[in-house]
Amino acid sequence: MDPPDSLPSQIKLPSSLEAVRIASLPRAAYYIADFITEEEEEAILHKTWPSDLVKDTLVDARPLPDWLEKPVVSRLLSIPISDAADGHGGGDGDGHESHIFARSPHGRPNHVLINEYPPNTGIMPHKDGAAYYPVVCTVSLGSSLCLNVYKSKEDGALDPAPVWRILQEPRSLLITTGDLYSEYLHGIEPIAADVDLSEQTIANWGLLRDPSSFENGLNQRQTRTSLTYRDVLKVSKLGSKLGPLFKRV
Ligand SMILES: O=C(O)CCC(=O)C(=O)O
Ligand SMILES: [Fe+2]
Repeated sequence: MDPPDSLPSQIKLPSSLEAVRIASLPRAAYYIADFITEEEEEAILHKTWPSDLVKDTLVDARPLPDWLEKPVVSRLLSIPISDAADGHGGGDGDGHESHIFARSPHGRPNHVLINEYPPNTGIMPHKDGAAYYPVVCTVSLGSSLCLNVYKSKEDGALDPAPVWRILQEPRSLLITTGDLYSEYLHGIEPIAADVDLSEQTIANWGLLRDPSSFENGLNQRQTRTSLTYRDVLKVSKLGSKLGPLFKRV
């Protein structure tokens, strides 16, 4: 883990994840608007741009390459779940673990999925499935867009109207866990602009870096790249299973 003094001065991490919990969502989801700096964003995008090889790609090298490990993983693991964390290890069932991956099989994310979303590109509503420890950390780069959360109707069919929308700004970190991960589906609409954005319609409105930039309720999309960090038990078998699950729309 990086020493605390390695944090860039522009970055003010919350004292705990509880301080940035999206209160209107089922437990639990967290949103940190300023998780990486513009320089760090540039550096990561620079790594992904020149090579089509790393687009929409699962990176499961262990250890992760430096540009994916730093600063994201060390920064992520430096944030306790709650302010009550006492460092006595292991947790006591009240969420007092030292960090969000403290109980995962490897104690940290061990692979990263890189997805690129030009305007009009999305991902169909889906659940991420049982191959992963149920914590998903998504760093957004380049542009904002909405992640929609859906529920199944009683007959099992998808209710096409999202129950919630989470707006993800560039350089933000979104963490989803628990019921939100296991009971609901998530997806991104293949549209050119997110509309009707407001405090009433966006679950994490109060945690946004700059809600005023969406005050007309509009987010004209540009290309957004996401890095999705997870801990998967059997890394090597996953690649072949991803195809049908991750069809773009
Ligand atoms: O890019 C995103 O924010 C979501 C991607 C996603 O849902 C997934 O890879 O499972
Ligand atoms: Fe997903």
